[in-house]
Amino acid sequence: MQIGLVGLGKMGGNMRERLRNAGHTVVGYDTNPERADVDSLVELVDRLERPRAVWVMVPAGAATQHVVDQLATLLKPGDTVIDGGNSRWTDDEKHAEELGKRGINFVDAGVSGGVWGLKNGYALMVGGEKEHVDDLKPIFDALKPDGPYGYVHAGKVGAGHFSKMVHNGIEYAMMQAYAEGWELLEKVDSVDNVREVFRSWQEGTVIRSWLLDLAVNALDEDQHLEKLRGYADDSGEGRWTVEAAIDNAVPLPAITASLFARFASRQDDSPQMKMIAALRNQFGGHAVESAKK
Ligand SMILES: NC(=O)c1ccc[n+]([C@@H]2O[C@H](COP(=O)([O-])OP(=O)(O)OC[C@H]3O[C@@H](n4cnc5c(N)ncnc54)[C@H](O)[C@@H]3O)[C@@H](O)[C@H]2O)c1
Ligand SMILES: O=C(O)[C@H](O)[C@@H](O)[C@H](O)[C@H](O)COP(=O)(O)O
Repeated sequence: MQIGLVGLGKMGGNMRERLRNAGHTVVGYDTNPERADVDSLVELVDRLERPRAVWVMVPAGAATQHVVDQLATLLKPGDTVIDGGNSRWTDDEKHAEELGKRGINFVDAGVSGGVWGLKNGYALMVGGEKEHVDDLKPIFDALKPDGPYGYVHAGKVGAGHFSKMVHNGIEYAMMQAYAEGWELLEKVDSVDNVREVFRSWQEGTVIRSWLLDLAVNALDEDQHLEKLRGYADDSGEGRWTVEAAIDNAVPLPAITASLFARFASRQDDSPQMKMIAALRNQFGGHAVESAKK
C-alpha cells in the first residue's frame, strides 16, 4: 500500500523504515529537509495515488493543527488523514469535522512503543469509522507488534487517543511507583545493591514489566542515577487523564499524585512548604530553616 508520512522524527523516521521493510511505499515529508523524501506537503500529496492515506506524526497541538489545516486544502474526497501523534482526544472530533466537510476521512491512532517500535512494533489504539479503519489494515498490520495483541480498534473518532491517554496515565503511575521504591531502597543502609534488587525482580515477581526492564537498563548505565537531575517533564497526556477523571467523577489518586510529583520535581524550593513551615512555627513554635541565599 502507499502512504504519506508527515513528521520523520524519533517516531515517524522509524515508522517509515518499518513500513518500508514490510513492502509499503512511503512518501515522507518533514520541515527538516535532511529527513524528508519530498520538499513540500504539496509534493507529498502529488506523489500519492488516490484514494490517498496520509499519516501525521508531528508534535500534538499547534503543529498537528497546522498540518491538518494544510491537508484539508490539499487532499480530495475519499482520502484519509491519520493522526498518530499524542493529540488530545478532544482535538479529534474537531479534525474529523473540519476534514469531513470536505469529504476527507479522519482516523486517530494512539501509538505506543517509543524508539523501540522499529524493532518491537508499535502498539496501536485506533479510533474512527469501521470502513475507514479497515481500509488501513495493511498499514496497521505492518506497524503493530508481531504477536496477537498490540492493536485495537477502540471505537469511534477520539477513542484511539482517549485509550492512549489512559495508557499514559497508567505509565505515569507505574513509573512513579518504581521511582519511589527505588528511592526508599537507596536510602537505607541495610540494602547493599539496589540495582541488583531491581534486576532480581525481572523474573518471578508480581511487579516484573517492561518499565522495570528499562529501569534496570538505566541503572546499568548509571548505577545511582548520579548523572541525572531529579527533574521530569510532561507532554500533556497525564494532565488530560486527570481532567477526564474530574469530568467523569472517577477517582484517580495514583495517577494524579504521579502527575503532581513531576510538577514538584521542577521546583528548587517548595513555596507551599514555606507556608507549612511558617504555620507550624506560628502555632507550635516549631523550628524553621532559613531560605537558601
Ligand atoms: N517519542 C515517543 O516515545 C512517542 C511515542 C508515541 C507517540 N509520540 C508522539 O508522536 C509524535 C511525534 O513524536 P516524536 O517523538 O517523533 O517527535 P520528534 O520531535 O522527534 O519529531 C517530530 C518531527 O516532526 C517534524 N515537524 C514538526 N512540525 C512539522 C510540520 N508542520 N510539518 C512537517 N514536519 C513537522 C519535526 O521536524 C520533527 O522531525 C508526537 O505527537 C508525540 O507525542 C511520541
Ligand atoms: O507509550 C509510549 O510510547 C509513550 O508514552 C510515549 O507516548 C511518550 O514517550 C510519551 O509521550 C511521554 O509522555 P510524557 O512526556 O507526558 O512523559
